[in-house]
Amino acid sequence: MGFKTIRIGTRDSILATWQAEHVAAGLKQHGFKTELVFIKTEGDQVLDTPLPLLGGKGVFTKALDDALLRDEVDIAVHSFKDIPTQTPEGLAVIAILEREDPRDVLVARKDADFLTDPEYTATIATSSHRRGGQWLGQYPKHRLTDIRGNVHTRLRKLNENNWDGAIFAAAGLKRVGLDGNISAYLDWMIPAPAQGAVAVMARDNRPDLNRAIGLLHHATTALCTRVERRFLQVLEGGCSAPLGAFAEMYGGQVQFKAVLTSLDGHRREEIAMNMPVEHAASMADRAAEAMMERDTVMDILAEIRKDPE
Ligand SMILES: NCc1[nH]cc(CCC(=O)O)c1CC(=O)O
Repeated sequence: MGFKTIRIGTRDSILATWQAEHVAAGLKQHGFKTELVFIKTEGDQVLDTPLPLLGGKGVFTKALDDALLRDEVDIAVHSFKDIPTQTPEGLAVIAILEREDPRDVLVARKDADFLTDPEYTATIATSSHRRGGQWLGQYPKHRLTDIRGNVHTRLRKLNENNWDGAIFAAAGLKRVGLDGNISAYLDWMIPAPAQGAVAVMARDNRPDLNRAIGLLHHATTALCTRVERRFLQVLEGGCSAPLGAFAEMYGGQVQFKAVLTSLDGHRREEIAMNMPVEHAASMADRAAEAMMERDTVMDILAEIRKDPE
């Protein structure tokens, strides 16, 4: 197809590198040559600030967006959940790869008995408002503490500090072979929109690339993550909102569920909706509108906007 080497932009964390190499391996199977170009983002460089305070949107993607726009790379590989719902001018998501396990998991430093002891005040490390809000809803006596950094850094910090556990994405641990650390799968916790999926971005004027990269596209993952991200966008969540959204395909139906909590976990609003796959396009809007009809939802959203900390 007359391609030169496809330059793949990626962050340099072990997880990001795994994801970029995964894309490279897929392209190689179709006869393409690739090279990885490592780029540091604000999210990698500033490690002492909780993510929600780093300006939130795009901290892991902006430097890669700029590299695409300057034509220093042909594509950029991201965890889809790190990509803001508003795509920058001139760029497009051109493929979404098959989703890995979407669940959140607990890595406990000691044995995880404390989960069943209602009197024990555990300290759980997470900087995610979504994880924190849902966790405190389930375990109101626990305390949260901030933790930042890539998967390896966070596991190290958990071991160095006197915390009881930390919450991770199963997908991140599985991809880098660290899933042996998992103490519990949090089936009750609703994941971040697009958690576990990898997305490829490119400039939007590269139809040649669209065809090549499109070979890696996974239609069901794309459909489900579109519903989740649209829901996030309508609720104007941004990546730091205490909002979970998850869709899966089951027997021709899209099964969707979402949750919004207050930061302290005291208030929690859930929605669940099933629709035939033909109607998936309108599903997120309907679910979001139904949520916004509830006073509690509007109260929680107002509180978050006023006080993003
Ligand atoms: N917030 C950073 C981030 N972005 C994507 C993943 C995990 C992989 C994925 O969700 O695809 C992680 C780490 C985590 O949440 O533990």
